[in-house]
Amino acid sequence: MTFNLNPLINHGVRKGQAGFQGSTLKCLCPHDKVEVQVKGNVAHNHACGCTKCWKPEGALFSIVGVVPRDNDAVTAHADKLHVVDEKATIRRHACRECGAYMFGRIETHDHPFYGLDFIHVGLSDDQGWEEPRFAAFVSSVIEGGLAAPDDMGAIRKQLQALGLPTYDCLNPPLMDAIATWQARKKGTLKTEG
Ligand SMILES: N[C@@H](CCC(=O)N[C@@H](CSCO)C(=O)NCC(=O)O)C(=O)O
Ligand SMILES: [Zn+2]
Ligand SMILES: [Zn+2]
Repeated sequence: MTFNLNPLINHGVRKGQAGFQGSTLKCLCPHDKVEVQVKGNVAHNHACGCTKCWKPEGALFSIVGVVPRDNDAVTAHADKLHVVDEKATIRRHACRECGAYMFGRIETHDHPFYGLDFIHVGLSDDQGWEEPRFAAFVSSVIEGGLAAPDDMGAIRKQLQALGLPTYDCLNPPLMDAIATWQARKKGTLKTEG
């Protein structure tokens, strides 16, 4: 059985283009689209199975990455945006009409990822974006009611065959960055040697 992971990766992972300068994200409304202009490329792009990230209809995973918060701006129909869950760390701004999540912002200064916005490059027509490089929160597709526990082996295999290592949290570089931030805050950061 082949799973609908996400339309962006179902038929292979397309590599990004070096020097890609960013593009415009557009919501899925047939007209009066919400538009978000993004300067520069996305970073840490990944497939996310978590219950909070936006997934296209029928897909098991979101494709989500980050940009510095000053690099994205709503340029059309901002009035259609609302925050999906005010209590979530990532305040995801979605189009009220079509449901697409246009950007997610961390407003808590005291957070390891403060300063970054979460975006979905699948909402852009352009193809130069950094490719997804890993799959995070894979087990969450069970929590979200999207997959049966018995399907997880096959789902992980399909992701790995695409070259995406699978994790049930973020990938090691991001987990290390979070732990480093925590250690610095607690005063326990150990330096080399
Ligand atoms: N089991 C939970 C975990 C969700 C989770 O922690 N998601 C991460 C990554 S989202 C992008 O990769 C997170 O930082 N969430 C904070 C937030 O969503 O506000 C689940 O699946 O819901
Ligand atoms: Zn819309
Ligand atoms: Zn997520």
